[in-house]
Amino acid sequence: MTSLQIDSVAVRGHETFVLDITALNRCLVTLFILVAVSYPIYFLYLHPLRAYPGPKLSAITRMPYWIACLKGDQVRWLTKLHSQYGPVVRFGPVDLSYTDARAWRDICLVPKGKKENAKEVGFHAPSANGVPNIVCQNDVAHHARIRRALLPAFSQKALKAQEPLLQKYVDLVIARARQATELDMSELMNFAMFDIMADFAFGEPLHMLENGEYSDWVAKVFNAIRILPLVQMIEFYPLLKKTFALIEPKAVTKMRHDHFNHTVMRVNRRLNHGSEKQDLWDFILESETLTLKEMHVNAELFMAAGTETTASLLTGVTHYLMANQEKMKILTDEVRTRFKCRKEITLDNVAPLRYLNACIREGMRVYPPVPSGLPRIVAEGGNSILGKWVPAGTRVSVHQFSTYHSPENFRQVTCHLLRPHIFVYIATIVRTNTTCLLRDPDKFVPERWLGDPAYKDDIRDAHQPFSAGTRNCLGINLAWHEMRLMLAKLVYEFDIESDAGPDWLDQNVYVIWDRKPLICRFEDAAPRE
Ligand code: HEM
Repeated sequence: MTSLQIDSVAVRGHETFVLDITALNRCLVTLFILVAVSYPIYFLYLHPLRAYPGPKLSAITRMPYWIACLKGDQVRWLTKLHSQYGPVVRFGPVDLSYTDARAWRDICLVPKGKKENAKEVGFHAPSANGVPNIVCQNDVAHHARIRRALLPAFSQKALKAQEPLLQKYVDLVIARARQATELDMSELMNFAMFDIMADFAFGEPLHMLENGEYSDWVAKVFNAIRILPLVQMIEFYPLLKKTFALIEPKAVTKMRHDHFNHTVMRVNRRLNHGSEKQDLWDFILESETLTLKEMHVNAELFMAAGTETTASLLTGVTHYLMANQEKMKILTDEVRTRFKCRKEITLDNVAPLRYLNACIREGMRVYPPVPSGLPRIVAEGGNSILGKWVPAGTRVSVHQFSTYHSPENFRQVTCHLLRPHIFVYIATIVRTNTTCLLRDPDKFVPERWLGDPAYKDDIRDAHQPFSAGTRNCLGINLAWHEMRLMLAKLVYEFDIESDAGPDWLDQNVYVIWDRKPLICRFEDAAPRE
């Protein structure tokens, strides 16, 4: 025998054992090969999700997904997979992504007698004080308690009292736009939405619109967005998380804590000193059900959830309106005909403007502020999604961008009219050299929300930009007020133009859009009689 033999002798009774290293090595190698071969075989051919379509590599490992996320490519990658594999895609060993409207109900609503599909907490950045914010609170009773405490602050009545605050910041935007020949709409909307939320949540403005620059605190948020997928990846693998905790540079830990402490300081200041005007905290304190730590983490959440989302939508919808001047004209006419002077532009008066509402809705379809899917983990016992049983522990989500750009939901062709005459239809397109009969889901068409019969086949329920069920967006009312007021006032005051072409839309997503600058010119609107 050529191998090394160690005569490590153990005496047990009278027996002697000789440890053969070669044999041990062989065992380990065989075990490794067995695991390496059986792992993919199991996930490809035996796993309960084996019948779901998707790339073979993704059925074995989440790596392709992480690579797409780290490159900012997640939305492009999943949209491509959906167009290749259809309305359900297995994009990780235990990950399913949906674009079918019914999936909203099956994933986000709790079927009678069933458990709620829990939030995938690792998808969201962990809180600095270890207490979950409302988004990450997976205990149903605690989530309901927090939601009950926060809801009154976002009721229509409470928000009406915030109208002066909203008007003040929208007017500051108008003033800034009037001063400059050119401005980056993306930045302008960030300034406005962070200023509003800081004033609403802390009673302390950030003065970004006045100063024309990011405050340190907000700059840090935007500087950090590209590392969000990395944070998610670290959270996902417990071993990686432990290792990272050991090697995380002290400066990064400090930065995270400084950022959170900034929120803590502001909340404490508001709680200690009170506020002259009614704000969020009057309602929260009245409920007497939130702990101080919960107040801190949820205040931090408001600054993230209630700012970048509305700023994205307003930037995106402005881009689409500028690129579709005929739609911009309809909107401008609606606003300028309805209002004789700027004082008339109030929350109540903008709410019924049909075309304005349709533009915002369509903006949230073509450029959804939350573009990716928000994963839930299928509850114990499994659940049925689209009529198929999905085992417990599977991560499931509706991928917003793919859903809203799917021709299955937002139809490409009005087939019901044209199918019998398909040749006439093709001939018409060829003869007139036009694609006017095509319904392109990527096109910006506010009319689809206004009962235009050409879009009667749209599956409108597929569009849930604020999510669905008991955990949908708490700030819907506030978001709609902000978006309507800002857009109405901007188009009332200015003719807005930009040289940005369609490639402005080619943006990366790191959980949120990594928006490119959108340089706009704001020309004073012609005086009206
Ligand atoms: C266009 C703007 C907005 C969009 C598209 C949007 C979208 C969403 C979505 C999709 C969720 C579900 C998150 C999940 O399932 O993990 C959510 C939750 C939430 N949003 Fe918004 N949001 C917007 C504006 C706002 C605003 C202005 C606020 C105000 C602070 C806000 C506060 C919240 C809160 C507190 C939750 C958590 C609700 C819960 O878990 O019960 N959002 N939002």
